[in-house]
Amino acid sequence: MNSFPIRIGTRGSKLALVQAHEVRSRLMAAHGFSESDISIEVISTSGDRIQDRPLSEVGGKGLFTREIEEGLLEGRLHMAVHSSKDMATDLPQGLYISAFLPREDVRDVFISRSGAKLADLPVGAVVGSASLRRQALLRRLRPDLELIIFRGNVQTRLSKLQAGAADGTLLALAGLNRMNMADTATEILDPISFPPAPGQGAICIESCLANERIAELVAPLSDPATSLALTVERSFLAELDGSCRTPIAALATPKNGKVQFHGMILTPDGSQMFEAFEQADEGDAEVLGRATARKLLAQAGPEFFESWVP
Ligand SMILES: NCc1[nH]cc(CCC(=O)O)c1CC(=O)O
Repeated sequence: MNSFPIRIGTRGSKLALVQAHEVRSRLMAAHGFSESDISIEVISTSGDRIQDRPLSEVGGKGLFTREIEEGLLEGRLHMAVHSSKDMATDLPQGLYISAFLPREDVRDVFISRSGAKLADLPVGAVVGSASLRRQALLRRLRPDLELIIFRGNVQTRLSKLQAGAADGTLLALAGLNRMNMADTATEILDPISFPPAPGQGAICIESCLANERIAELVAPLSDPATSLALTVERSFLAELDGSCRTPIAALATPKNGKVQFHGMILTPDGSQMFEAFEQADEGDAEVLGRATARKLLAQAGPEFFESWVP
């Protein structure tokens, strides 16, 4: 049987590679595989190639996964390693998330060239981010700042910052931790006033529903608390029909058989924000996400999304 090596598909950024190597290490530890049993295949995606426009204009999250998912469906890849926050809620037919790894730090960090914290940046300073969520949250905290689009992988964004394209930027602490670059951060942002994207900090493995062998191999890597949190956050996102046009923040925290949830939606300019803090039994994770979404939609009213969709 042509079952080795197991082929893991990943994007080629440094963060993506670190994550794929983490999955390989965990598979080796769980099953006694050697390095040569698992190959890491770098796949270039449309999302990686289009750098100059906001994601919302070019087709959203699916762009970073399309070519990798084709590889899974065609059997060239056995599993794909992703950042959960980059994953759409509806996956192509035949694919599913077979494991969520233990979650890293969920928080965002602010990084400034001068070392000034967000609150201490001079009036009118320039901050680069491509994330609508980060832009909207920033506008609430610092309406005076000038926001510019900062795309590309973590290294690209940090070099743009160093080159003076902006005075500051925002990144996920999880990615910096994984690359041993946490000392780059100027300030860790409070997750109540600056909540993360749904799925932030959680690596996931995507594979074919039909491939039971892969399901068995990845099962020991799955972290129940992370899966629970991600069920809430992703059902919240799905109910909101979240695209990259909608600033959405979500953080679920499992605790003693319950799960606490903070969900938020904003207008891109940050002028309107609706949030809820809810709790449910862990068996009701999916309902919690969906019910919180409907509650916020009801508060926001029917024009909330329509009013600013181009
Ligand atoms: N969109 C890029 C992306 N996808 C996941 C992470 C961080 C790692 C994670 O959330 O697990 C990042 C970079 C960033 O936002 O700083």
